[in-house]
Amino acid sequence: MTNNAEQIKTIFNRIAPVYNQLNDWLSFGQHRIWKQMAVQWSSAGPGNTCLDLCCGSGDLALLLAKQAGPTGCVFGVDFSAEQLAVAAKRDRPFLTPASPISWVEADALDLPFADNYFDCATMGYGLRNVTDIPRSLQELHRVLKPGAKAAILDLHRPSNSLMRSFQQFYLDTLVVPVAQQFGMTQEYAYINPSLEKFPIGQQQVAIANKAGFAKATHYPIAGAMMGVLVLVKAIEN
Ligand SMILES: C/C(=C\Cc1cc(O)c2ccccc2c1O)CCC[C@H](C)CCC[C@H](C)CCCC(C)C
Ligand SMILES: C[S@@+](CC[C@H](N)C(=O)[O-])C[C@H]1O[C@@H](n2cnc3c(N)ncnc32)[C@H](O)[C@@H]1O
Repeated sequence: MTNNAEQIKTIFNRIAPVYNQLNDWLSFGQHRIWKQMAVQWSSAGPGNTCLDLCCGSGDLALLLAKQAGPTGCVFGVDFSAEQLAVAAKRDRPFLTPASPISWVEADALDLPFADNYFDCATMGYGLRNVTDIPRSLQELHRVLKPGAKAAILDLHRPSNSLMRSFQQFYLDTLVVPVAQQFGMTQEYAYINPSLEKFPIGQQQVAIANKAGFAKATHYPIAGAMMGVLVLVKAIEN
């Protein structure tokens, strides 16, 4: 693992105890809607074997488990042991039939799964944080079954200058100062530079096509401050 990957792992291990609370506060609960949209775009359905890459504290994996139902199964993968510990402790409603979830500590760049294993996948706010985006998409492509879909949700720099300014203002005057109250200034200040170097939607599409996906479409959401990259693996290799 590179030094950079170790630094990113350290950030997410450190913020694990406050991560869920800050996501709710800093997005006014909106991140739940964006995650629900990603699950819909992944086409997860009953009985599916689902993958949530860079699962963190497990929001998307839990949503996938509801969609896949008791006959499905979900694997949540992350390299942060602290995030996975939060995920594993989360309450699961008794009355909603859902899939079992396996929490797997692993690197998204070197997945411990066989080729053509998953019916669908999600990745929430993970792609911007991996140190090698082309490789992570190649690994994702490898483990998906032919015809399977993946939905990749992430923050995004809007091209519209007004929205760009709003996003910058929001990060500088709300996100970082609130995180500062939790002693997490540096960790949340990292979001801005990570956004700066993140490929824009059409560049993500080009990388995904090169990684082997038959179809790749990028949908801007939340005024293009977020985006969902929807990928389909070809039915025949
Ligand atoms: C759930 C969200 C982000 C997850 C997230 C991703 C990262 O890469 C991090 C890196 C380092 C520390 C923390 C994170 C992290 O939590 C999205 C919501 C939280 C955002 C911090 C809020 C950003 C909101 C948009 C810029 C503007 C939304 C405006 C709307 C009116 C709510
Ligand atoms: C911003 S969090 C997102 C968590 C969760 N998906 C969500 O939407 O709330 C990004 C996660 O990606 C994980 N991550 C980053 N690079 C990774 C890699 N190479 N392999 C596995 N996990 C990685 C981090 O540990 C962190 O938990």
